[in-house]
Amino acid sequence: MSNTDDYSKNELMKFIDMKPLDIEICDVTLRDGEQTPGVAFTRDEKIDLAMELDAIGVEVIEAGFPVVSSSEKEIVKEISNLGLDSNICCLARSVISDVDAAIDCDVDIVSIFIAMSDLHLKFKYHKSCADVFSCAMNSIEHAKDHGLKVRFAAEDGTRTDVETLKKAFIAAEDYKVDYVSIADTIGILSPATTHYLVSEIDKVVNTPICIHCHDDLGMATANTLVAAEAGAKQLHTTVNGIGERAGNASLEELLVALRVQHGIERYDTTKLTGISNKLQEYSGLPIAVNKSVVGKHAFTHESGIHVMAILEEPRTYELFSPEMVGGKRNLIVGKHTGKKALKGIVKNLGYSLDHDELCDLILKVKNCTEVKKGLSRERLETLIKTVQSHQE
Ligand SMILES: CC(=O)SCCNC(=O)CCNC(=O)[C@H](O)C(C)(C)COP(=O)(O)OP(=O)(O)OC[C@H]1O[C@@H](n2cnc3c(N)ncnc32)[C@H](O)[C@@H]1OP(=O)(O)O
Ligand SMILES: O=C(O)CCC(=O)C(=O)O
Repeated sequence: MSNTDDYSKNELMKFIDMKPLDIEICDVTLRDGEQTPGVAFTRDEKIDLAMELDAIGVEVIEAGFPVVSSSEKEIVKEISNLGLDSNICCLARSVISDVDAAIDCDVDIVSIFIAMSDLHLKFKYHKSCADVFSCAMNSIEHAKDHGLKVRFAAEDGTRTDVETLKKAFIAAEDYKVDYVSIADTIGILSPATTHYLVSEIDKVVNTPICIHCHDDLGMATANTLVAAEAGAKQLHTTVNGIGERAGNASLEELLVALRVQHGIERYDTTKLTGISNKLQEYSGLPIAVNKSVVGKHAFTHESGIHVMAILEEPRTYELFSPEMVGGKRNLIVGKHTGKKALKGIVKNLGYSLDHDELCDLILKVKNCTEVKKGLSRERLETLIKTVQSHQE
């Protein structure tokens, strides 16, 4: 675990009137994450990711959608029986046979979903809202009769009439559902509308609320955090934010945001870079260098003014330390390097240059990085030796 000096807390939070968050994470990498076009994890990869998520301290792992295939069903069952601390969940349509598959898998929680938006009723189910709702309630009743915890998930919930959504969740409470889920299936929410919707649902239900955000507008993590601030309990994430289309709220971003904004330190964030690397390998999907938290550039610095300050105190230009997320700092030399930064970097490499040598070196660095991208450590060392021999 990292220590608490590893990051700057957002001190502005003290001006915001808010109760401490009561949240849990449900990571859906193995289900919605695997719905990323072209992605299919092997059994070993799924088990490894489940164990990593458990080690991070994620409370719920959505292990899959058993009716997708017989091997999917076997893997969900195997994950359920690994003896992890995390509760294991799986997805089911509002269909009795899907719930039976979940029961066979020994999961703790089944997420039974149905869409009640006009678009989905008209163009997907060709049924009335009352009809699909009754399928959902039958399935919920069946799951509860078999001792499962149930999440009732409103697919396309953010394009569903708010009064319909409220009524459905209130009615579901009569069936003793354990969670109600607002799914932003097509990623239409903004922080303001997330706050509104979660608050409205929170006014009428006593059941814990889940939020499942997609990233079509690049706001999935922000919306998930706002949902928690508005009263949502279960926050859905995926590693590296993978998932349908633009993906889901990212686990690494959310866990670090919960720490920086709300002081929630119980998750082992030091494992985030490791799980991100594994996910890239298993999914075949490399992340962008500037990806928050786990991207190659998350702790890479070139600008002279930044590097000179970082050499003295990294928190000047880093919100949190690389160690906190299992990453590494990288100070590079390039077009934007200044003398103070260069002096520090050269010293870190074990060389000592006098003032003239340093001035000579900075000129050479600027000359050869004007149109090139950065300078390798080997090339820098060659230049250092050149300026040293010139001075001799
Ligand atoms: C927002 C989400 O992420 S939803 C989850 C999306 N994930 C997936 O689709 C996982 C991959 N899917 C699959 O492997 C397959 O589509 C399966 C196994 C789920 C179903 O396969 P099939 O039996 O061949 O059905 P098919 O895909 O053709 O059609 C889906 C059927 O499920 C119905 N359905 C869809 N969602 C629901 C629901 N929540 N509750 C009840 N029925 C539903 C559809 O209306 C359709 O019914 P129909 O056959 O009567 O028209
Ligand atoms: O709300 C949920 O638990 C899942 C729904 C989902 O995957 C979606 O609508 O994108």
